[in-house]
Amino acid sequence: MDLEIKDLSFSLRGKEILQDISLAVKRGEFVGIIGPNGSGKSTLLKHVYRVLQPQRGEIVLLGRRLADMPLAVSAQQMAVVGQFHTVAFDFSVYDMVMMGRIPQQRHGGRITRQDKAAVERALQLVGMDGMASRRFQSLSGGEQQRVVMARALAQEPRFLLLDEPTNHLDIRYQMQLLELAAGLDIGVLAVLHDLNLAAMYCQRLYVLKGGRLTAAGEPREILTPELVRQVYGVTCEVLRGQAERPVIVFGREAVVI
Ligand SMILES: Nc1ncnc2c1ncn2[C@@H]1O[C@H](COP(=O)(O)OP(=O)(O)OP(=O)(O)O)[C@@H](O)[C@H]1O
Repeated sequence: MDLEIKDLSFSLRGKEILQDISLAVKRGEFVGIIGPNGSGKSTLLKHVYRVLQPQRGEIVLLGRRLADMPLAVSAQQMAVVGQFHTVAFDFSVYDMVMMGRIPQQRHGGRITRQDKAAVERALQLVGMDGMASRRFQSLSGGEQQRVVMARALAQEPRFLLLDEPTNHLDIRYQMQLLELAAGLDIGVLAVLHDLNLAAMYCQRLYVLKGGRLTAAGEPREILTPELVRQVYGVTCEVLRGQAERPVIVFGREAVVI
């Protein structure tokens, strides 16, 4: 198992934000977390990338309790692609992606041939190799997002966390990024808003509502009109697409008042 979250609970000022969450990602598996705004998805991921500490429960990454793992070790093993990319200095694209190598560097911070090869490969994978010398801040939102993905890939992590990674991307790059993530031979846990993309790429989904898990399983098993209505308060039809994957179709009258 690459990641196990066991009975995780977290509250802030008396408000329960996560309650008894248990979740697992197997080796090489692409697992999605879906749920409405404010349901606790980012708070859950923040526990995995160690911005927050569990108040109850525990997290095991690659066989080791996260709480016992030095930060330098988890930083080496896990990469994170978040929603917001504020950088204090206007680095070049190449330098931004090279930062992904920092956790792996052992030669007093000296850049090796291996580091350069990892950066070039990652830039190529996200289709940004032609823009390596551009300033990060001069890029469009979608280009920035692809650079941040390249930085995560350059890190050559053993586990990848994605928090709404397709936010700024057009449909081609949304699919390219998810295809890339799904094709990695490592565990990937992704928060996704687009239910159809989640159904297309994730092997399993966990559904959060009000800080609790309301469903978990393969997309074809759990993505039903009843679940979508209960969790999001909208009606839909669920058709079957390629390989029997569910395809969710909304109408304008979908919102349940
Ligand atoms: N620092 C904080 N102080 C108070 N409330 C917080 C804090 N952080 C998160 N919350 C609340 O916890 C709940 C879960 O937030 P979280 O960001 O995890 O939701 P989310 O499912 O990722 O939402 P979204 O889809 O809108 O990104 C929300 O109600 C949010 O307002």
